[in-house]
Amino acid sequence: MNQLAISVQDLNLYYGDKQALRKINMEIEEKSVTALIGPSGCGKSTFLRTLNRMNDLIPGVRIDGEIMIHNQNIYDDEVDVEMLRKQVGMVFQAPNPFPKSIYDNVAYGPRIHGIKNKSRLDEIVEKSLRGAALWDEVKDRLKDRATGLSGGQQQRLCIARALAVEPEILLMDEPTSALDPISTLKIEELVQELKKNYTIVIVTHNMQQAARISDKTAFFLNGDMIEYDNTDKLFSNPQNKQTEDYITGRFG
Ligand SMILES: Nc1ncnc2c1ncn2[C@@H]1O[C@H](COP(=O)(O)OP(=O)(O)OP(=O)(O)O)[C@@H](O)[C@H]1O
Repeated sequence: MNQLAISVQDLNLYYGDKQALRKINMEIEEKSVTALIGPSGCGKSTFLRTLNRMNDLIPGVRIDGEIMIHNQNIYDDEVDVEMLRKQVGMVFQAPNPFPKSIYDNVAYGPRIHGIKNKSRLDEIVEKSLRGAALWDEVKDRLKDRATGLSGGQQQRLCIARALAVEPEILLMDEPTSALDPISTLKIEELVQELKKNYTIVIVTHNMQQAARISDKTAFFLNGDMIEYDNTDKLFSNPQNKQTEDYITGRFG
């Protein structure tokens, strides 16, 4: 078994009075892909956002339990949330490049973290774009506006932007739901490539996608994590009736 990247213990989350996650326990290995599946509103995105404290930004959210990353509970008071988000990067559903050049999108994070040297930034931009399988398509137009790229290219640019600050963990919230099938396939191939170096947690509505790209899958329902297992096993031989009903299309 690989080292653990993330260990979640008895995690509860409330939006005001409403409990959205109930006693979640989950261990995620380094350099693996974990898919979060379940019907709309079951808490997948909420859970994903707990892993880099993105829910902190939402008023009225209350969280208890622990999420350990490198032997540190990320909810401890002394945790530097900016550093946490550098370590645990995020890619969103709709590609959201900044209205800046391709180069400046990727250099944005490193610049914020104090890197000013032009040749160092050039190196990071190239490495990140290569890492996101986009370099060959954009190397001759790095000064062009990012918003001129296709949707699939924009999403790979957002992945490059996340890679540029050298995270260990990448969170992806339905990263292909706004993309056409070919762009989707490229991102799926990219995820397979990225897991050699990163731990990836991905929310997907698409069960075939979860089956294709993940090592482990967690099935959520109404704020509970119903089943969490090797992807092959969860899809071929689910232990829970609700998981079975969901993956066979009986609800959701
Ligand atoms: N900012 C918020 N304030 C209050 N309630 C929220 C907020 N965000 C989500 N919720 C509620 O928490 C529950 C879980 O939502 P969440 O978005 O995590 O589900 P999901 O499984 O990701 O759904 P989807 O697949 O539709 O994105 C839902 O009942 C939702 O209405």
